[in-house]
Amino acid sequence: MSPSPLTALANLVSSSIQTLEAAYAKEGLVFPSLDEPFAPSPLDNDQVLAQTTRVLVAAAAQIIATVRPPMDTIQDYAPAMYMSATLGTAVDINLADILKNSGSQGMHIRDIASQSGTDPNKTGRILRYLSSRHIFREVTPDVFTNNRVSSILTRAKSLAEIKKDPVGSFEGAGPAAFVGHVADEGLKSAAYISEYVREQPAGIDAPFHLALNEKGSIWDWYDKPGNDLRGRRFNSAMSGGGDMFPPAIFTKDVYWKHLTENDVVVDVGGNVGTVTMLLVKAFPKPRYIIQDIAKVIEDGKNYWNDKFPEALADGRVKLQAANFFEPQAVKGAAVYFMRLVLHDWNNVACKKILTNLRAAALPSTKLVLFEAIMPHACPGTGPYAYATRTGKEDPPYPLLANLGVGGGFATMIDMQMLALMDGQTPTIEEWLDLFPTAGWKLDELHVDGPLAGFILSPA
Ligand SMILES: C[S@@+](CC[C@H](N)C(=O)[O-])C[C@H]1O[C@@H](n2cnc3c(N)ncnc32)[C@H](O)[C@@H]1O
Repeated sequence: MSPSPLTALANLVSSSIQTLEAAYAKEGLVFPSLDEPFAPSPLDNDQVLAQTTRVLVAAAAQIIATVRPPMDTIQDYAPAMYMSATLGTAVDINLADILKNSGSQGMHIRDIASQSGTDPNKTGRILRYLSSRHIFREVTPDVFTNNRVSSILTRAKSLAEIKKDPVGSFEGAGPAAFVGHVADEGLKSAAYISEYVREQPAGIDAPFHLALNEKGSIWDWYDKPGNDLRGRRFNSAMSGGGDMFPPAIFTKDVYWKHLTENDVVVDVGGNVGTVTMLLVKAFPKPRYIIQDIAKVIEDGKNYWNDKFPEALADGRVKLQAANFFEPQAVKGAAVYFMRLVLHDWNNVACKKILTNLRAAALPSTKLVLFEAIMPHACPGTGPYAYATRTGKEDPPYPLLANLGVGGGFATMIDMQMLALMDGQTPTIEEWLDLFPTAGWKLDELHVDGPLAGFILSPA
């Protein structure tokens, strides 16, 4: 007799934990404690263990959804904005940085609040809300410290440097920058999704425009006086988010190995050029041009001067201000590539971006896209059904085909894109419909964990 769904889920939890603990034991390690600050482990980038972890998380979440009274689940999810709001506050008032050296004995809310310039009662309640959800730890009453999760919100700079230069404080601090971005413009825009979806107001591009009473794109908004911190925070979130993808996704030979000294690769909407930096190191032969809007390109120059100045100095890498809604200035590149650019835009805008690249392309040009494919929550169909899997095989019974919250990156980003710019993470069917409308045909599709690599050529 096959086990009940709950027993099957419990078995998945149990066997996944055994796999994880055995893998750590094999390396002479114990599985990291939630109570200790995060420390990098040689197993962090192990893709097989990452999939085991996703299955474990999916099974644990499905057990909770199954056993918890439905109203308790609604009461957990409907006020989920308090999670964003408290996390955002924690970053805004530097709680993880204040607690960085507080050790296992922690720090009293009086002392925390005196360093953050806030009220101890409110600061303590925010910390308790988060500690109750395993972000920070309440060691003794009103005494808190960082745990494995909250510790990744500490910034690369000291508390004194953060206070002196808040605008530059997110550099090298991807997780804090991501929280700041989501809990600020993301949270405000999310509050208007319902109105946007219900009323489809004419002349309004996205919930963001209703929330912030803006007309231009979010990029124009970042460019406005007073939004320096938000713009730079977004760039840090992007490069930090990018760092979370295994570099091997982008440096596969199939995309770049054939390129020579005569070839040009254009990183379109490349932000500061995080992906290009990986590529120059792995494939030094071609020349690379990173394009983005002018202000981001200025940040990009600092980024390269800081991390890899030789590549700018010897001309292997150029940074160029460019608008992808205007004709592409670099004609006939060997490769135009974009990572997580099209998901910012609706179909009409995507078609325009792709059409501009098509107009600049030679017959030999390739277009490489690194984007997520939205997996259905049920098994896919058709020749590309495999592309929507989160692992090499369909998830085990009785998990959702997209692993639910275990594979929740795609659905989370999709909602963030809807809220901020009416963008979307298309399903495989939607991607395949889009390409021919702009004169591109799909040659190859490589699915690597959270992102897929599309190789296209002129149709
Ligand atoms: C989601 S980010 C992706 C950045 C980069 N590809 C990466 O993966 O790190 C989208 C980028 O598009 C840029 N962008 C937005 N509008 C643009 C435009 N009209 N022309 C060129 N770049 C633009 C933004 O500044 C931002 O850096």
